[in-house]
Amino acid sequence: MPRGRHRIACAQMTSTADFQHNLQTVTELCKRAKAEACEALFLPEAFARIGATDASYAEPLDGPIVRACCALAKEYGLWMSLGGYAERDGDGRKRFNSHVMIDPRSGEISGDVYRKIHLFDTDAAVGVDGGGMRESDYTRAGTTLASYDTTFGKVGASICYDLRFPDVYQALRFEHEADVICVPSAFTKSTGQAHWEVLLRARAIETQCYVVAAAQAGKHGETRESYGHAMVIDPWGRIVAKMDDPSNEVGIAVAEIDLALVDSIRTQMPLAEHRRRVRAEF
Ligand SMILES: O=C(O)CNC(=O)[C@H](CS)NC(=O)CCC(=O)C(=O)O
Repeated sequence: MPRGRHRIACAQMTSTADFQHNLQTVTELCKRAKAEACEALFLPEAFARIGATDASYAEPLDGPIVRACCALAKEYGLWMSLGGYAERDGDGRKRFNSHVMIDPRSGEISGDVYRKIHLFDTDAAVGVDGGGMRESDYTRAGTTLASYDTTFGKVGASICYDLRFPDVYQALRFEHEADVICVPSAFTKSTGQAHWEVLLRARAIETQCYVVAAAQAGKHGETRESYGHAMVIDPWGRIVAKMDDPSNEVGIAVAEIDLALVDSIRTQMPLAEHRRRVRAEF
């Protein structure tokens, strides 16, 4: 695999409950990514549908959402990171929040599905209405990490609230040997303002990976608003692409993934060699 430069597109969109409407947006973003000569398009969490707090719109991996995206990946020649969609669980009572990577060469799912491990349960006043959120009421937590061999390096998966748990990123870097980590999100406006950029940059710096953070932005309906600010960060912690303010714009932030930069930063500062397993002692 060439350790060179690769253009990728990081999406920002305002999904609704209507899959057909969201699919039109995704198609438009594919066109723009292709016009910008990108190899990949990263979509945010809940790109296909947002809003339900039950498992009603969950689908299996061979359902309409993933099938439509496989066709787009093939048509536009783009790796597609499906940031998170409601995947049907066995008995249909709960869903998984699942990340899927699609390989444009086959038009099929690449590698393992990543099912969001950390679920967003909080009483903090995060919604437009000041209500909390209880993702675990309708979502089953995943238990294993996943990473993907792509033409632009090894991509590790995480989703949204996972961003607050650095162990995920340490494992993706040091066990999965990721070069790029995606953090597709639907961050709330209030927590996003406080924490989004600093957490993303910290994860990039401490893993020496590119961090690609596709984001939901703006109002999804009466009660829900997302922070936006989709961005790509390089392994030195620099923001190399970002959606402009006002942050509720739909579009792509285009960045170059320079795998030679990943290698040189890791040579200059060899965290993999210096890392110690630290345990609290009492
Ligand atoms: O599944 C869907 O429909 C969309 N999913 C989400 O919006 C998820 C679970 S409610 N949101 C987050 O994880 C926000 C985390 C966050 O905002 C923080 O960590 O501060």
